[in-house]
Amino acid sequence: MNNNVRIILAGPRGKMGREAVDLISNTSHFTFVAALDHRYGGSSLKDIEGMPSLDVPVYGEADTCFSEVEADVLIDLTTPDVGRVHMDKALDHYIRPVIGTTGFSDEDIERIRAKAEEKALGAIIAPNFAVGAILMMKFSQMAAKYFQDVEIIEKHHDQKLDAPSGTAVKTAKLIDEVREKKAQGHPEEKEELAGARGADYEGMHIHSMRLPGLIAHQEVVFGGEGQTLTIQHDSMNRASFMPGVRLAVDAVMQLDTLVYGLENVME
Ligand SMILES: NC(=O)C1=CN([C@@H]2O[C@H](COP(=O)(O)OP(=O)(O)OC[C@H]3O[C@@H](n4cnc5c(N)ncnc54)[C@H](OP(=O)(O)O)[C@@H]3O)[C@@H](O)[C@H]2O)C=CC1
Ligand SMILES: O=C(O)C1=N[C@H](C(=O)O)C[C@H](O)C1
Repeated sequence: MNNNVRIILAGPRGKMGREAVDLISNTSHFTFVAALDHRYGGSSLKDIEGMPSLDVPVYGEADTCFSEVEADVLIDLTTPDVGRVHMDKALDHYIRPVIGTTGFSDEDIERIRAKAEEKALGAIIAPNFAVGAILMMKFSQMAAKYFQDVEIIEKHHDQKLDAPSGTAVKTAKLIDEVREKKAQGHPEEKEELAGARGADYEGMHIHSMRLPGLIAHQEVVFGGEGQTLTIQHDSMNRASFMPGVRLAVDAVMQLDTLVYGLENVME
């Protein structure tokens, strides 16, 4: 493990960003070298309302930040459009991206994989940092060997931009690696209201619920003759993601390619 990891955080005022500010500033081998925030460039973190009293420079523009600040890792907790640009630019400046932001396409992921390999630099895209959520995905992949029929129901707060969630997409991909292909439901089923059967990923259906009061929840429901199996994970707060962020930062320092999914670096 590196004994001093210099970190830039993008999105410090966000719901996840605030937790990450606490994590970085309270982890002895992390040094908080800069924050990236499009609204507060040129200020210091301590001058932003609601932020802790930390004298950390805030940059409004990624290229300036990445070229002026000596950093090992970028943690990005922003939006899909912004995270997509940040992860590319970070690698251009030889800064390892740890991307918690979700909503990327397969093309985005492959582009970052190619760039990380070209630079021989670590990168992590982690759709979910919660250890319990990683286990939910792994258990679902195990169950999919025995059950072909599965539907994913993900439930999130109503401020979420992307649907389905990054976790639901990753779960479907892990299941797809082992599940015998099947188009589920009745072959002649018809949606009387568009979207009634949810999104279709390789014949599996994904349903996205958005409600105030929720944080981050997912059920993976398998069905077989005379039985169902439900694997469920709930994040009750955003602190639940922080041990995974810490693990990802330490892991990315040892990598020379992209890892998509924290399950690939968990012991
Ligand atoms: N991997 C995981 O385990 C988890 C991932 N997530 C993902 O993390 C991301 C953030 O989630 P959450 O914290 O809930 O969202 P929030 O909307 O609370 O936070 C996003 C923050 O990004 C800021 N932002 C927007 N554009 C920029 C920019 N150009 N530079 C810097 N900051 C910018 C926003 O500022 P402003 O509002 O002023 O524009 C806002 O403060 C989402 O993609 C979400 O899906 C969430 C939870 C767990
Ligand atoms: O936006 C969120 O809140 C979350 N996003 C991630 C996702 O899209 O899977 C992780 C977690 O579910 C919370």
